[in-house]
Order: sequence, then C-alpha cells, then structure tokens
Amino acid sequence: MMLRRVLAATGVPTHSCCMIPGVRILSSHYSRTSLIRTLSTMTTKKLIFAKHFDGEPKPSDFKLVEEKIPALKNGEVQFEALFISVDPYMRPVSVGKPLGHKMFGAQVARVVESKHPNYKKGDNVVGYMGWETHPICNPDTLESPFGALEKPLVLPDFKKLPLSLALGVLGMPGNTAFFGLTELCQPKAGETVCISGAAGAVGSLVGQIAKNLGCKVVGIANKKEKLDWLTSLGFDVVIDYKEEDVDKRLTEKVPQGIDCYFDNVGGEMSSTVLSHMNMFGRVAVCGAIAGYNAKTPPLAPMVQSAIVMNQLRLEGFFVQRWLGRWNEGILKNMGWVQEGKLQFREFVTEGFEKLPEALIGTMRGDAVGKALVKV
Ligand SMILES: NC(=O)C1=CN([C@@H]2O[C@H](COP(=O)(O)OP(=O)(O)OC[C@H]3O[C@@H](n4cnc5c(N)ncnc54)[C@H](OP(=O)(O)O)[C@@H]3O)[C@@H](O)[C@H]2O)C=CC1
Ligand SMILES: CCCCCCC/C=C/C=O
Repeated sequence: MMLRRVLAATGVPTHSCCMIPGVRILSSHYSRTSLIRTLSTMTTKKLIFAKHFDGEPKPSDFKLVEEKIPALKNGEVQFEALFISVDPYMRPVSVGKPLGHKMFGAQVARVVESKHPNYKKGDNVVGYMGWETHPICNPDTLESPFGALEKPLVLPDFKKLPLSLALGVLGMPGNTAFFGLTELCQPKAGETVCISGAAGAVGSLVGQIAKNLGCKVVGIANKKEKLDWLTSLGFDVVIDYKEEDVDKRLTEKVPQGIDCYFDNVGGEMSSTVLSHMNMFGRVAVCGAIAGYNAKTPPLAPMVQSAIVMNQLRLEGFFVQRWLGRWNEGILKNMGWVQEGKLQFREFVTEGFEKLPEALIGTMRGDAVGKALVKV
C-alpha cells in the first residue's frame, strides 16, 4: 500500500501489477528498466556528520543513511546529484557545526521535480545541497556552510564543457582564484606572483590567470607529477617544498623578488615567502591548509618585520565577498577556458559512498587539480 502511494507520488501509474525480484511493483506502459530507475529514486542516500573531526578526518566521522524521499511541498525542488565537491575548507568550517545532520557542501545537480517558479525539471544547478544523492530543498531558505542564504544557481548551457566544472574552474574555486588575485593582489604585467598550494583547484588557476595578465609565476607544491603539470601550464619556476629548501630556491630562481603572494597554505613556508617580497607587495590570504588538522596552531617564524620593512599589504578573504559579481568571474574564466588559456584538471572519485575518503585524500594532497566525486 505504501509502495503504491509512493509510486503514485512519482507519477507511475498504479493500476496493474507485475513482479520484479524482491519488490512488488506496478506496471502498464512503463518498461522494466524505467521502473527500476523510478524505484531507485524513491530513496535518497545521505552522509551524516556523525563525529567532530579530531585531527585528520576519518571515514568513521560520517554515517551513511538511506531514507524515503518525502513528497514535495510548494516552494521546494527535488534534485538528483551528479557531482559532489570535496574541499579543504570543510575541515575548518566543520568546527562547531551540529552533529547528526547531513554533511554540508556543494554539488552539481539536475532538477527532477519542481514546485518553485524559478527552477524547472531538467535544469542543471550548482548549490549547497550537501552530501546527499536526491536532496529536496526550498531554494529560498537554503543556507551555505558559511551561514548565509545562497540559492542554487541554474547553470547556463555549458555546451561541450563538462557540468562538473561548475564545482571548479567555472565555480567557487575559479572565482576564488580570479577575484582573490585580481582584487587583492592586483598584479601588474611584468610582476612576479608566487602561489602556495599551486597544483590544487584554486592555485593551479591563480597561476594561469597571473600568466594571462603578463606576470612571472612561481608555484610551490609537492611531488614531481604536480610540478611537471605546473611547468606544462607555463609556470616559470616550480618548487617542491618537501624536497627543496624554499628559501634557497627563491634566492636562486627568483632574484627579482615577489610582488604578489597568493597564500593557500600558511605556516612556516609562508613566512619564508614573505621574506622574499618586494616593497609594497600584496598578499591574498586565501587559506591555511597547513594548519587545518592541527590541534594547536602550528608555529612559524614571525612575519611582522618583513611586513613593516617592505610595507606589505596582507588581506584575508572569503570568496563570497564577490557573490554580487559572481557571473563576472565565471564568464571571464569561461572565456579563458574557451581560448585555451585556462586549463583545468579534475581528480574524480567514483561513487557517493567514497565521499569521506575523497575528502581525506584531498586534505593529504592526493588530488591534482579539482577533487570531486561523481555520484
Ligand atoms: N578564502 C576563500 O574564499 C577560499 C579559500 N579556500 C582555501 O584555499 C586553499 C586551496 O583550496 P583548494 O585549491 O580548493 O584545495 P586543494 O585541495 O585543491 O589544494 C590544496 C593543496 O594544498 C596542498 N597542501 C595540503 N596540505 C599542505 C600542507 N600541510 N602544506 C602545504 N601544502 C599543503 C596540497 O598540495 P601538495 O601535495 O602540493 O602539498 C593541495 O594540492 C585551501 O586552504 C582552502 O581552504 C578555498 C576556496 C575558497
Ligand atoms: C583558516 C580558515 C580558512 C577557511 C577558508 C574557507 C573559505 C572558503 C570559502 C569557500 O567557499
């Protein structure tokens, strides 16, 4: 009886019956395949934030649950997740979040059913629907992990570009790179821009945008594969911070000094970079991944002397500062992608259940480019 009611809610006619292994379902003009598909969308999987992280996140900090999809209310939209993002910001932003709720985060999804005037069936969106396969939400009351209301954005036609890019170069990381660099570092042609976390989702774009603006680019990352990739993207100098002495390499390879530093990492390495900066240098403090898993803040040499002596300007930012100009960044990056001047790389893990492992992996530096999960 319950199944009959759920089928009715999904639009499957309930007037005649047939058997599919394990389930009694109803059929007339629906094929067996479409019925199985319909049935599989009657439940939704969620990964619940079950335990606060203690040091590095662990798979056991999450709990997988499967629930029936409730009927859609007026104003709500039902989505089907296609790609879900894993981002280092999840580690610091999780602190203080209540337990027992769905893990927060962004996904690219398709509208399955809509009772909201601004979303229609078949639309592709990007939004903070969290770690769930078939989320339902009221877009007008959806909160981002950062505590503000943020409606899912209906994506324009991406033509031949993959929709997953809305979580990377054509989404939040792309705008972090674009606005963080152009607004805070304000690089001029001929200047030298240094980037830490350079082979990550944000860093790899910052370096290429800086090249597009006529700058010399220094990328700091770990592992040969990442450094080779950065070189192939046009980075002028690459430094392996685990294998090389960053201070020595900057002295040798960047004698002109650094004008702009886009800092994704923080800690000791950033203190070293600051000591190589030129007069009136600008620093965009984007993240501090070197300390995200730490129980007490890591120590680093003091930076005030370098700041004072070279009259540096350091500014931290949240990319949401530019929500009012969001499309400007996306369109600029899309233009460069189409011209072949902004390359992207995705590090895709397959399977919804793998989200915790994918998050842990990206925090460890496993990903080259943007880490995401294909649902
Ligand atoms: N301010 C804002 O609005 C935003 C901030 N961010 C922040 O920007 C930073 C980059 O994000 P994103 O590109 O998405 O992340 P990614 O996971 O794609 O890249 C981060 C990189 O950091 C490096 N890394 C990890 N741990 C360390 C460590 N202990 N020391 C040095 N490097 C390390 C890894 O590379 P490797 O193997 O080379 O060490 C990794 O590639 C993060 O700090 C994130 O929190 C992101 C989006 C928005
Ligand atoms: C030191 C904490 C840094 C957290 C940065 C997270 C900002 C991310 C915004 C993403 O949209």
